[in-house]
Amino acid sequence: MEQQHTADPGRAQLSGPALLTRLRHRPLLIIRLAVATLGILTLALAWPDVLSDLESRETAARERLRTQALLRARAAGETIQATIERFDFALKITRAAVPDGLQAVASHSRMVVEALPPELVLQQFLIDADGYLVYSSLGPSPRNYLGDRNYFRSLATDTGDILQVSPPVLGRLTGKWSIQIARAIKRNGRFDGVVSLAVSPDAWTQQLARFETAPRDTLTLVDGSGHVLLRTLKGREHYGKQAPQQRDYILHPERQEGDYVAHASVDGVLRQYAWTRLPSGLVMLSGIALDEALAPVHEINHWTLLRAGLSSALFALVVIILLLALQRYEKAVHQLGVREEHYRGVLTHMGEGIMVIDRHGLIVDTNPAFSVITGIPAGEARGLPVSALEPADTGETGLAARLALPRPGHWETDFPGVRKDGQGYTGHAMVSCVHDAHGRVTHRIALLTDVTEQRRRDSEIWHQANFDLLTGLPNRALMNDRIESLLRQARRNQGHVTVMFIDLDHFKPVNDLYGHDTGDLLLGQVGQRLATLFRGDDSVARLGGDEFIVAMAADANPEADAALARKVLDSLSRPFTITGRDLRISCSIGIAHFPGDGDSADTLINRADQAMYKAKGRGRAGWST
Ligand SMILES: Nc1nc2c(ncn2[C@@H]2O[C@H](COP(=O)(O)OP(=O)(O)OP(=O)(O)O)[C@@H](O)[C@H]2O)c(=O)[nH]1
Repeated sequence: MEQQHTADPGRAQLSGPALLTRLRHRPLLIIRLAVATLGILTLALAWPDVLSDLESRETAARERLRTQALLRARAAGETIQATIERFDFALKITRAAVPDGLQAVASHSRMVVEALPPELVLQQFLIDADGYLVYSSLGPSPRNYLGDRNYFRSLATDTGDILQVSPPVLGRLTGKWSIQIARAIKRNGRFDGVVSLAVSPDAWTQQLARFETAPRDTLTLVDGSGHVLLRTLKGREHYGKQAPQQRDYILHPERQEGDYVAHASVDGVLRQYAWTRLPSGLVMLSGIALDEALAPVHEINHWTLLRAGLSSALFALVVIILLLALQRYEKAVHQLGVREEHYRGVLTHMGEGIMVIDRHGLIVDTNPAFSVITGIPAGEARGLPVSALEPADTGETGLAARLALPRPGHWETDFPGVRKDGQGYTGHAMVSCVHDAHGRVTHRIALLTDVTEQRRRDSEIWHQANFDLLTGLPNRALMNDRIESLLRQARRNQGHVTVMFIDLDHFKPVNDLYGHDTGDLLLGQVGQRLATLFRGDDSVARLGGDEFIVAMAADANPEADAALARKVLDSLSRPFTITGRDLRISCSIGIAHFPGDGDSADTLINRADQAMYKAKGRGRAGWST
């Protein structure tokens, strides 16, 4: 069953648009720009998220620290307040005994002091309205003047009944730091002295030590003006000192709690502070050193940043490698494009036509020279069978028939071509096979040339080399070939070959009497007459001058020789009409045979020549062997 095939359209076309040349310009540049832009955009979009994560992590941590500082301030404040209330209770007990005299005061004082933690309370004492010390739980003491103390002055001028807790002072006699917790004594509503407890700030600070804090966190008790009463970290260095900046708890006495972040003026440490105001009017400050507290968060952020940085660097590296690879690819495409242009130029401008044929014998691609040779435009050629290039009756000598044979490798042939306009030409095709990876022939490429003129010239040269111009008969060279061919055949068939050497008699006088042109015409007519005298298989040649040779496969016997000679003698003895004049001539014939007289063309011709001379010697117009 005849199968219908169509040419494969997927192949690159010899005459089609230059794909690589077009590819090497815009698209690759756009891809590179897109990759670079995408890379930058990705980083630009990712980094704000990373930074926002870092920030929100730190913000959350700071918020936790703020809450932690506030809770700690509240808890510490409650502890301190509870102790102050115990101190106040002790003061009130002792003060109640004042109207009963110093004996009663001493008795009450001993009782209440013993009830208080001994490490906390340094002494309980009484100051009279003039500011002189009148009683001390430590025992008899010199008449010491304490009326210049701030707490004394403050209580002396106060009309109410307030609990005075003063910042630590260094004792004049004891040389110890003490906090005075005092109340005024009133008699008939008038100021009548002060009852006070001297408390060790160092010991009191120990109450704060139980709140677990980091080494540089602080718990500080200040009065409403910011003077330091207690401090967990190097408290002694700060006793009585006032906060250098105006804090909220100083500026806004109506506020109960608050927080702020500040560098501590004393040690320069940045802390998250929270404060709470105690019922006694004191303020408990809790400070958390930010660098320590935020260290874990900073570490997490540091690693996050490092990871993001490394990822970005890796990503950038990949993008750069991709861009470099694209650049190299672009360069390669550019070079291929240049090469493509070069080869396309070669294919376009080469004189030989190119025809790519698929395995079904259909033309799938051609170059411009193909169209010049065949007259078939490239668009029409695609899909045509190769037989369309030849006349319909070409048969087995045609290119299509030869391509149909399974012939591997490289081969070439002439073929009879016909152009689109019907004009014939001689084509030459050099055919090569294209194989796939499995060695199967997928296509064949034929290089086509129009060899019409070349073959005509070859034929002319061959004719000139092998034929006699004057008579049109084969010359000696061709005759030699033909005799050799007859000899080969005779050797195969045990046959015979007869060679006749014919020389005109007295030809010279023809030239001399009638001229050389007449002699030429006579030689021409002799040749024609000899050519028609013999069969197509026999060969007649002119050796030169007035000498002719006839060679044929024939029996070697005297009767046959005589018959042949007679045929020639009779034929040439008839008059030749040349330029209106009848000329008569005779000839002498020498005959040689294969195998009897020789087994080569030269030997047989020489032997026939010798025989011809024998005939001349016998008086001419005869023959001899
Ligand atoms: N017109 C013409 N004459 C030629 C040509 N070639 C040779 N001849 C002449 O042919 C003659 C041949 O002479 P010969 O064969 O030697 O002598 P002949 O006169 O034929 O005498 P015999 O052969 O002895 O019978 C010479 O005079 C040549 O000059 C040719 O091409 N044209």
